[in-house]
Amino acid sequence: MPESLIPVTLLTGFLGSGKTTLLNHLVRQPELADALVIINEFGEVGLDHLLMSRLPDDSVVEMSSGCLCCTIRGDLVSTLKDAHWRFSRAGERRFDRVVIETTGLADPAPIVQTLMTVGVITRRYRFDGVVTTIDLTNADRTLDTQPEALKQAAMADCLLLTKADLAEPTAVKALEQRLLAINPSACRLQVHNGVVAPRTLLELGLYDPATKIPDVARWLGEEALLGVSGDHDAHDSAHDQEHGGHHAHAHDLNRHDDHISAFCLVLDEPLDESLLDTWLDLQRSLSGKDMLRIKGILNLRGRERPVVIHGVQHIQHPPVELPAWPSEDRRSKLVFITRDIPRETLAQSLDAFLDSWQR
Ligand SMILES: Nc1nc2c(ncn2[C@@H]2O[C@H](COP(=O)(O)OP(=O)(O)OP(=O)(O)O)[C@@H](O)[C@H]2O)c(=O)[nH]1
Repeated sequence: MPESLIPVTLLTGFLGSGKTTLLNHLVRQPELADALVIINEFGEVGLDHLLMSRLPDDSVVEMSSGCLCCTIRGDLVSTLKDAHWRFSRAGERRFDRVVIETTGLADPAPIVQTLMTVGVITRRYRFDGVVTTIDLTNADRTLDTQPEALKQAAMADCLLLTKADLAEPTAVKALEQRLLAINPSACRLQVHNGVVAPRTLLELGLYDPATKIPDVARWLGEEALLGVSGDHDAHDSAHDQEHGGHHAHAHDLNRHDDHISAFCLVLDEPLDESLLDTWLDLQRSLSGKDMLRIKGILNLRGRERPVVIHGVQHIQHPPVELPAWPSEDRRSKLVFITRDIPRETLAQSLDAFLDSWQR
């Protein structure tokens, strides 16, 4: 069962943004007492005594012969594969979750793709989420000039805003607005010297850790993307009546110049599975590199149960059928985080595609 797989958290954030400081705090917390920590490269701060004392074979692994997102992705696969026997005692695995800290310049996308699609990993692990640290003292400039930093922010499930103690309050406000525009559905909170309750950044995946049942609304970040205003719904319903059915209505919070859009397309009518697959394949092949994340819950024609999809750029995790609909709402919802692809483009393309094939 997916919920019994070992969760893997990806901790990313630009150079010096506070990743190791955060990790030093986290490993002291009971929730991470049995975590396997994989570090791409020791940074400026280095790991403090507590974390170091778990080295070398006690569940902190350093992978420093290259960058995880490019040259040593294969090493990550073998590290996770071997971890089962390497970190076990008397045949019992000794870790219950994994945290991977990337270097500051890493592109999270290929790492997430590896975690979602490589069979030896997906048999035992489940990608839980991307946590990104944002240095409030210089993130504005970093986001302007470093595409990796922008991508780290756009792909995050949770944004941790560090060094607020050193930043101007007005600059903090402005940055929070900017981050809200880049990635409205990620959770966002300020963290002082890495101090954060672990539960806010663990279990960001589909399954609620307490009930073990899927929490689709939280996972999709629906509230942030859909709770805009009643006006949209009125407009969309009228639009639907006029055009008869399945049209993708879209909600968009983004009006900014970061070239990143986050939006949700909602479709009222059950969808033809192969048509939707074809359309998604088409989008991935046309502009996969700019489809930073796709998440969705789908009502597919002929299926009683909802299907959940999750993709990063060109890669899609195999769809998962949920045991039941999470609520009375049976609409399909597709959440996109894109670069230079406005929602209108995808909404119109999907409408046109479905229209032309269903006529
Ligand atoms: N004042 C202040 N300093 C912080 C805070 N968080 C981290 N720092 C400091 O910021 C510096 C960089 O922190 P690191 O944890 O090394 O950042 P990193 O992201 O791991 O850095 P790299 O691995 O080099 O990319 C260190 O000097 C930390 O002590 C904070 O909330 N407030």
